[in-house]
Amino acid sequence: QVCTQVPYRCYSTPGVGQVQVDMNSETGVATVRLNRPPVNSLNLDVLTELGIALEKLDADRTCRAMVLASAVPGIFSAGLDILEMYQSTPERCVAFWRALQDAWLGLYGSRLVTMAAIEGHSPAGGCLLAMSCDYRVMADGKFQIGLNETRLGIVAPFWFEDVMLNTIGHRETEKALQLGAMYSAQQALSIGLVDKVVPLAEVMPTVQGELKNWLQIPDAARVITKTSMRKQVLDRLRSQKEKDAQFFADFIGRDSVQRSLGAYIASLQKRKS
Ligand SMILES: CCCC/C=C/CC(=O)SCCNC(=O)CCNC(=O)[C@H](O)C(C)(C)COP(=O)(O)OP(=O)(O)OC[C@H]1O[C@@H](n2cnc3c(N)ncnc32)[C@H](O)[C@@H]1OP(=O)(O)O
Repeated sequence: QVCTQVPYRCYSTPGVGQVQVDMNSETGVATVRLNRPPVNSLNLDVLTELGIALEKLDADRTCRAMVLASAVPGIFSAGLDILEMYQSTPERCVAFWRALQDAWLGLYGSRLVTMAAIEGHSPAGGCLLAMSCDYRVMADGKFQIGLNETRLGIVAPFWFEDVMLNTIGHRETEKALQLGAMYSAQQALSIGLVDKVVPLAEVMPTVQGELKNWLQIPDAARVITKTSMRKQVLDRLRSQKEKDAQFFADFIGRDSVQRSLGAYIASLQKRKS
């Protein structure tokens, strides 16, 4: 049972929040679990909750590390909620995009050691969240990870691209983004998209073991290094947040993009029948 006794502290009501945060004040490690069945798609509410959770953890001086995981078996996150982008209003699109920008700035710019425990599928926005952590452990088997935007007839924003470039380099990013490639865990490991692949049951223990290494490093030196490595990419979005949000709303509102999204939603539903 999570969050019922000392040393755990919760920032959300267990089993209720769509973003559950368990803070272990003895180890200084927080576990943040996405909890929006069936697939943890990221809508305005979840992104807002995630942004707030990250902000609180960053401000908590007892917290040194954060594990990003899922409370939904078989899924890390299905990425952005497509229904936020399909037949929405420009105002809602802008609000949705701002929530995504803020959650991402909080995660990529976090002073904490951040690790993704990828225990399920992780397409698109799910892949972005995982890539934005300092370290990724993925479950071996049938799960896939990647930025598949082009397959939906949409384009990964420049900051998704920047994060991928920083993770796997130019050539692999160029192929991955144009093809909207989805990788198995082993393929992801071979291009450096994840750092370790282990059986599903070993994902969390492996993350905990790796954290021990990272937490041996003095925080101040590690944070200065992380900030220096990520500043350029963070500043690029910070300097054009409103322009980026407006671009998203305009792009998503195009008839051709709406038609592609409609067809993609239909294909997801057809897969089941
Ligand atoms: C400038 C524009 C830039 C915009 C950037 C966008 C980035 C993004 O994140 S776009 C989102 C891309 N995501 C995907 O393509 C994922 C699509 N989903 C899947 O491939 C599969 O659902 C899965 C592999 C993640 C899981 O498969 P599983 O068999 O377990 O579940 P399903 O039966 O397919 O799905 C259950 C249910 O959930 C709906 N759904 C799935 N993904 C999404 C989503 N991203 N948003 C909203 N809804 C989603 C799916 O349609 C099913 O709904 P119904 O039960 O009502 O049929």
